[in-house]
Amino acid sequence: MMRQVERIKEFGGWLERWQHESETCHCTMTFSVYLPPQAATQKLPVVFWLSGLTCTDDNVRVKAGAQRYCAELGLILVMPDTSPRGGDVPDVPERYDLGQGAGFYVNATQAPWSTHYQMYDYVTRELPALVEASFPVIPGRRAISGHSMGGHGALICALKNPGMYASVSAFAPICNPVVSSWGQGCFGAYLGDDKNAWEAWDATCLIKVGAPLPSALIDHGTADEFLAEQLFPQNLQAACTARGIPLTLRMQDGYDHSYHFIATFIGEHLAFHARAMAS
Ligand SMILES: N[C@@H](CCC(=O)N[C@@H](CSC=O)C(=O)NCC(=O)O)C(=O)O
Repeated sequence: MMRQVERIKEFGGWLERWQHESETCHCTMTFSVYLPPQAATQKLPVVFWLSGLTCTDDNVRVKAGAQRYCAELGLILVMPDTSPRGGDVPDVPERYDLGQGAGFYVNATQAPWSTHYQMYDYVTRELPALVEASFPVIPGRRAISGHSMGGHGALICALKNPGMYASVSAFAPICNPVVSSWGQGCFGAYLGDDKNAWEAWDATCLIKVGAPLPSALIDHGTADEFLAEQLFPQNLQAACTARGIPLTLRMQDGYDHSYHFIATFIGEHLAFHARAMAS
């Protein structure tokens, strides 16, 4: 059963926030959805947005400026939280990059995380089914995008589910988490010490073993403070080149890691998805 907890009119459509008891994460989950004006009279394609470390569903909806473009393009935008939440959910309050706010879009296998931290199944199974049952979406017409940890999430969701998404895009994704300290910290905790098991959750590793990539657009900022230490776009590019997989990876001059960067290019990403889902 879903509960609507907020409804705000924006660009002729509605920005809504919903809560539900998640069978996958075993806690109350919150997500936001933007329904453009066209949703009042017709079914529409849907874009799933996965946010980064420290975010809730709120960051993208107040900072990215996506809703104006969704209203123009006739796209529904779904914005889940980045982790399970609540008093019963394990957390490391002194860490921003582990625990609540840092679900990393994997299915944890290790105690104490595995009961609730099933974000991959949540965003690829439970949430899409809920969205298709509850909102005027065209069944199966979906795309996925995200930022940083959420860019990694968008890439692995697309790579691990051939045919599920018409297109994937990402802003400053963590392209090779097994070699980044953010990825290593979360994968070690959630997935355990066997690094071979981590590779099933890493976009670059998945490309190397032949996972198919749908139409893909990636932007990184050249002034991103996390570029060298955490993101490794060159590894993803090299893996795609070795496999002959087309990838549009743009290095945007002077942009940082923030939502200012995302707001600058979100219109191009949404138009890219609208085109992919129209064909
Ligand atoms: N040093 C920061 C780190 C957190 C941060 O930069 N989070 C980014 C995503 S980074 C990768 O997933 C973010 O989106 N933050 C929220 C925002 O609204 O900008 C810290 O101290 O928190």
